Amino acid sequence: MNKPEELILVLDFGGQYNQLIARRIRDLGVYCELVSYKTSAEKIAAMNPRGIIFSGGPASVYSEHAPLVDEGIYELGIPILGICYGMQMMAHQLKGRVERADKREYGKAVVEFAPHSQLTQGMDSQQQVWMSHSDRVTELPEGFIIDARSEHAPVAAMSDPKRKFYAVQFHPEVQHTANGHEMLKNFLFNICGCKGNWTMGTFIEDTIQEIRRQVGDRKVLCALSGGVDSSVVAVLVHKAIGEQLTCMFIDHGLLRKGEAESVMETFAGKFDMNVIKIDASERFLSKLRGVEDPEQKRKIIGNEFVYCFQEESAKLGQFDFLAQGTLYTDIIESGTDTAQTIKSHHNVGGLPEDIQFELVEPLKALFKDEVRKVGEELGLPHEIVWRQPFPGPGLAIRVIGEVTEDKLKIVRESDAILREEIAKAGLDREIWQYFTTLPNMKSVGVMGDERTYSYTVGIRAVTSIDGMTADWARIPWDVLERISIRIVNEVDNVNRVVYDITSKPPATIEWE
Ligand SMILES: Nc1ncnc2c1ncn2[C@@H]1O[C@H](COP(=O)(O)OP(=O)(O)OP(=O)(O)O)[C@@H](O)[C@H]1O
Ligand SMILES: O=c1[nH]c(=O)c2[nH+]cn([C@@H]3O[C@H](COP(=O)(O)O)[C@@H](O)[C@H]3O)c2[nH]1
Ligand SMILES: NC(=O)CC[C@H](N)C(=O)O
Ligand SMILES: [Mg+2]
Repeated sequence: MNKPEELILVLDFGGQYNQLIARRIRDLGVYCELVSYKTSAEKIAAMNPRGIIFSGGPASVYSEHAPLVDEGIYELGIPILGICYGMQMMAHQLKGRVERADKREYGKAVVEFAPHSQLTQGMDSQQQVWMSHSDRVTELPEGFIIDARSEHAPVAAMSDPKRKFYAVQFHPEVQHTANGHEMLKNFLFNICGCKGNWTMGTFIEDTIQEIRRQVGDRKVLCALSGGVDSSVVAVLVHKAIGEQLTCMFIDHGLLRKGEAESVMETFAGKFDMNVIKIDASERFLSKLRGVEDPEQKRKIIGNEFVYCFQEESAKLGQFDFLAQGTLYTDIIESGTDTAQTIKSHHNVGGLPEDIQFELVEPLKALFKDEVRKVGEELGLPHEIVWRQPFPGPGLAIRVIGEVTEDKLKIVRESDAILREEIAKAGLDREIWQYFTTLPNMKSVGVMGDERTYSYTVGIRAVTSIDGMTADWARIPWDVLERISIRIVNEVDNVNRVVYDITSKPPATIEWE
């Protein structure tokens, strides 16, 4: 982890909005990371945070396997803010009482704060907040006072100002809590005493220092895809250790049309870095032959990436480190102590157990839009910073089921047409990500008086900020029409085009 001047730690109990808490705090100028709720008091003390936040989560404190923190954390003398489950757990561990409420509170609620409440200093006593709970605190732990009440929660906020323990039943991190931002500000600046001078600029400086410390005089191989995440990592590592860095771009045969050429051209032309391209198509495609299960495909690809990096770098010398553009999103979706595995991202859940590299992942606490800010701050070219994301497993997760050369050709060609038309329509900056998929299905059509029985191509296009949630893009019908006509006319073996109109959640962006 980087060593920022001021750090706030969020202990993660699996709540849906946890990542937002960290975001909000970084937006307020204080570096913040999410860590597992299992992190020991000793380890937390060593990280020296200015404040700790216990997040929300789906569990009930009185259930058998309720996640609980190391009680030593209460003895560290560090201010704590408990949110929802975090508040209930605090009440439970400090010997108050939590019970199931007769009425669930879900959505907007009005809360009445007492004048002494420190989180709402400078605000009206009535506050509109956002609630999502069915348990509630019914007895305060010793030393605590009630800071707020709502219709269904006799303790909507509580505190023990002496020990600097604060807790709220509602969610200050979501937009629907009108003054949530101000409440977090009061916690950070008045209670934890933070100054708030963290910026993307200080992030860059801290990260460069940390990479130097981690790596010393040894060599780093950077997995470079040409996407914004790994490009930012490459530039950061290059700034930190210069010639000790070699970047490696793998053509695994699952890339988009023209991608290998354009990545090599960009990096050879614009940066003063050593970039090597490896052609590994045969090796990836043969490993994928006959494999249909999405998770298995992802794991095979993740493993193969690392084995390929190991073998190829060994030809160049001793590389102890692998730098990757891993983001927080990749980690949470791959599954954590509290979050379910949605899909194993190749660079996290897909890593082989016998990996020989130590990882360098300076962006692993950030979201895509934050990485773009870092990229702009570093002066990376616009076309890299704003390039649409492309997943490491590439077209393999867009061909549903078994991957074959013929099917890859269909997605590759149809994707090229889609990209061309989206650019022509001037929509490429508005739409966050857009691509085609090949569902494993054929249907009947009629072309030139002849019956056809061919593949269907799906178009997926979404708007998003960080890829955690997404909405389907409202592409004008005439643009969709042009895309559909061109795909059916120009791509062999396709007689139908459909448009995916599902948001995330409940769907995900990629189909596998
Ligand atoms: N073809 C590739 N060759 C080498 N490394 C790769 C390749 N594809 C992905 N990676 C590695 O896996 C990481 C995760 O991929 P991911 O697609 O999330 O990030 P990115 O490609 O850097 O950015 P973007 O999300 O904008 O595409 C990359 O940052 C990079 O380190
Ligand atoms: O490098 C990557 N390796 C992966 O294994 C992977 N899986 C999904 N993605 C990208 O992550 C974002 C969210 O995707 P999903 O909604 O499909 O989970 C989208 O931008 C996806 O393209 C990946 N990127
Ligand atoms: N959102 C939450 O943290 C919920 C906490 C707890 N499970 C409740 O229902 O009250
Ligand atoms: Mg990518």
